[in-house]
Amino acid sequence: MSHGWGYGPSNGPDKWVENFPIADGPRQSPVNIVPGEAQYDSALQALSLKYDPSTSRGIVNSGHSFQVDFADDDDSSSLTGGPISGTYRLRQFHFHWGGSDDRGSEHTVAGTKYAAELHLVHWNTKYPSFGDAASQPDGLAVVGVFLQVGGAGAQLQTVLGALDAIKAKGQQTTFENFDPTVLLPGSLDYWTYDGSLTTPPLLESVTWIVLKEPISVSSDQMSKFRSLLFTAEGEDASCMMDNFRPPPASQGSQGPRLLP
Ligand SMILES: COc1ccc(C[C@H]2SC(=S)NC2=O)c(OC)c1
Ligand SMILES: [Zn+2]
Repeated sequence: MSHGWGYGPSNGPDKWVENFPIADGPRQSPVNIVPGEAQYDSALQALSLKYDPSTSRGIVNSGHSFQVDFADDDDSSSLTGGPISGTYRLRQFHFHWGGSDDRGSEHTVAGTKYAAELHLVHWNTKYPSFGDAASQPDGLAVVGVFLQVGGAGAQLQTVLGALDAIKAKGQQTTFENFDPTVLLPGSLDYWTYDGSLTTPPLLESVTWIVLKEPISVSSDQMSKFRSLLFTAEGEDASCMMDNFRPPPASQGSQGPRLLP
C-alpha cells in the first residue's frame, strides 16, 4: 500500500522531507510575512489579472484539496505585471483550510493565521506546458488570498454549492462560466517573494504574490469546506481539514518585498 503524503500524524508536513528532501531547501513555502520587515521595491508593477469565465472547466476533489481547473491553451485567463515579467496563464485554483476557524492559512502575517487561503496557480508561457514550467525557478506564479471569518462571502457560495457533488477523493463535476475575479478583494496590493509549491513535490518554482487584503468567509461556509473527504468512496471516511503546511519555525533571511 503506497504510503502517500498527506496531512496526518504519520504522513504530514513534518514527514515530507523523508521522500522530498527539498522540503529543507532554501526557498520553501509558506513563510511568515512580517510587514514591518518587508522591503519597499519601487520597481514592482501593479498586478494585472485578466480572467475569462469561459475558460473554467471543472471542479475536482484531489484528495488533498478541491480545485477548479481552467483551459490554458491560450492567454484568455492570465496574469501580467506585478513582480513577474511576461505572461502567466491561469491553470487552477484551490484552497487550504483548518479544522477550526482559528487556523487554516499556509502563509501567516506577523504570526496571524487566517481560516483559509486561496491559491490561484499560473504558469509562465515562456515554457511549453504547465508540467515543464513547474520545474523551473521562474515557472509558476501563485496568487494567495487570505480568507478571514466574518460575514459570508457571497461569491464563495457559487464554489461551495458545487462541493456536494465532489465529496469524496477523485469525484469531479463540470464547473463552467466561473470568473475567479469575484474571489479577489478590493485591493490588489501584495507582498512577493520567491518560494515553492506548498505540497510535494515542493518544487522551488513559485513566485509568490500574497494579497494584503483578505476576503470574507462565514463560519458556516468554513463548515462547508470541512464537509469534504480526504478519502475515496468505500474507504473509512476522513474529513478534509487542516490541509495546510505551516511556515517554518525559524524564518529564512529572504523575507517578502512590498508592492509600492
Ligand atoms: C506540479 O505539481 C504540483 C503539485 C501540487 C500542486 C498544488 C500545491 S502547490 C500549492 S502553491 N498549493 C498546493 O496545494 C501544484 O500546484 C502548482 C503543482
Ligand atoms: Zn495551495
